[in-house]
Amino acid sequence: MELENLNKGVQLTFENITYKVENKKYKKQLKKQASLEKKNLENVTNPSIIEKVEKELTILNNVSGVIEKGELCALMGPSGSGKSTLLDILAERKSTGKITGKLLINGKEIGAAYKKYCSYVTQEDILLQTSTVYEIIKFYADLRLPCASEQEKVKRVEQVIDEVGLSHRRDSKVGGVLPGGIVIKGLSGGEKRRVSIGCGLVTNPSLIFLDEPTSGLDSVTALSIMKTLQDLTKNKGCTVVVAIHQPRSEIFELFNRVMVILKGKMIYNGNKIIEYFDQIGYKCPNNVNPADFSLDVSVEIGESDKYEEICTQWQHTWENQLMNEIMQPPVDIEKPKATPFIYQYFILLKRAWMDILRNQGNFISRVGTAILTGLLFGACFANLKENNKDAQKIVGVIFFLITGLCLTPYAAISLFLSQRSLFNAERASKIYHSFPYYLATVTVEAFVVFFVAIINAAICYLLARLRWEASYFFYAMMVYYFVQLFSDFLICTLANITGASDITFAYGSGFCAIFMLFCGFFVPVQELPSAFGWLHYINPLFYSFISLMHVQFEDLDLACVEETVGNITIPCQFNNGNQILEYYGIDSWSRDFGFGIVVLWTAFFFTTSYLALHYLNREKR
Ligand SMILES: Nc1ncnc2c1ncn2[C@@H]1O[C@H](COP(=O)(O)OP(=O)(O)OP(=O)(O)O)[C@@H](O)[C@H]1O
Repeated sequence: MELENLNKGVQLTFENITYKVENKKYKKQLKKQASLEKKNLENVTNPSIIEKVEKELTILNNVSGVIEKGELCALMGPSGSGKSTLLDILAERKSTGKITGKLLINGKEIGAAYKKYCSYVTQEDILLQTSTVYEIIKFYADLRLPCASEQEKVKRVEQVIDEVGLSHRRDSKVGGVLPGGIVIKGLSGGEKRRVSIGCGLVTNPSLIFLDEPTSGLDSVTALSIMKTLQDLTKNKGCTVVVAIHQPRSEIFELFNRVMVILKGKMIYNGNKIIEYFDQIGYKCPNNVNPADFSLDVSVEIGESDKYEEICTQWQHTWENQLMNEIMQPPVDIEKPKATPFIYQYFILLKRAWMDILRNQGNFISRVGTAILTGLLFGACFANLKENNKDAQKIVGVIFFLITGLCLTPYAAISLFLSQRSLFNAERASKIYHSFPYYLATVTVEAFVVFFVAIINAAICYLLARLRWEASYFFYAMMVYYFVQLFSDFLICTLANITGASDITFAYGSGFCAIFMLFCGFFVPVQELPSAFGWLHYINPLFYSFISLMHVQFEDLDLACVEETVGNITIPCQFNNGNQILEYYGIDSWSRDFGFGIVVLWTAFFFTTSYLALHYLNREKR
């Protein structure tokens, strides 16, 4: 089996890693200079304005080091020194900025095959709350082991659960507060950490990178997690690199190697840090935690004049001695295989179904509201007759139904947003592409929306006795479904762009108010003010209104019920449905055209929602 052969234990060398990012201040400075130029001010000619700010920020500067196979290595340094950045680069997760330098496995650059050897565990445990330990690790196995059989995957998952010490919690849900507000009792902080580590172990990697694996954990749990990592190095020959801030002495002793990074430069990489600091003039007092001492010394060096000198000295040591020691047998350089999109889609769909079935709060509240509002609308407009007297009420039913359906998707904002961090973390791990993920979530959402829209509209349609023929009923249901669907995709687009529920709500309600105002119900389209009247042409609700009005009134004979007020008899305003369509200025359109435009709007918002998810929604690192 490929899994068993993969982890042979490897040596990792990184040479002259430099990481630069665009300096936002520089752009601001450029703009400032341009505006000064426009104003023709004197100091335009003064280049110092622009020279003060560097074009790029150097986050890592010529960082080199080696980690031997089977070592547990601590990456230390004060806050902001560049630990997470280096770890991201070593795990090939950085997608922004300019990276130069080399990553070598057993002394050789192996290109795309590098990914096959390593895995990364994030600082936060971003896990699906409704899934069990087994399901989460199996999900990773399904997506990360394209060549393994089902039996092999199951076997590997069980092995991993055992390795991270979670056999007794195999079928426990992760737990937490779900978007609908339901609380599931689940795993402890330490157990969640172990699940995250387990996800990283599924491929049996040779190199494991962990960003602050003990942060937020009590000291006993932290030590136990670190011992699990140490077991991986001892029993399986994994090379484990851990960015860690201030470990307690028992944890510090577990490390075979320590790397210290300071202001983006390496100042030490080896297994005799206390001796090294002693050599350069910093003596460790007795009874002091060596980790605390190392960190304190690093901060002191960073603030002293000796910083550059110590960095240069370390660079020389590296170049003269350590580089020559690197030698290991070459490794397999076959590229990692990816799972096909369609397979990713089905795995993600299965998970999304399970999530919705286990978090029924949102689904039940949406369906419940649909039933209630359907009954209320139906009760208010019960048993309408096809006559001129009830015609206005029928138009009212159509308007209230489409606006009601347009507003229902607001209930899903928290659901859309709650899944973002999980999606971002999983996408950063490159276990799937955003498109199958999007299709899978949209499939489940379209199913929920179908229930909500049809239940709501059908109850109301039947109680109000709108046009009483099966073909009209089903056509109307189809339009109502698409009304809810386009609105759902619109809200999803806004949520993916803004990333915040309050802003999504603010923009969404603004759109909805405009849609309602310009849909042709309150003010017939021919009477809209000329300056804004064109808005109805780009209003999907207007086309829904047209289509449903045609379904209801086209070629419909209306009975004439004359009303009398005092002695005056009011003549019938409408004798047939076409006159109503004419009154609203929509007689020249057709139901199919209106519906066609609604479908196009749905497709448009479906696309914008995906593009926003793919391009605007990224892990901020
Ligand atoms: N894309 C970026 N744009 C601008 N600055 C960045 C970028 N990435 C990292 N930095 C800066 O580089 C420095 C190093 O960041 P990094 O997160 O690697 O530090 P760290 O040592 O992991 O810190 P901590 O221990 O607090 O997590 C920080 O000052 C950070 O603000």
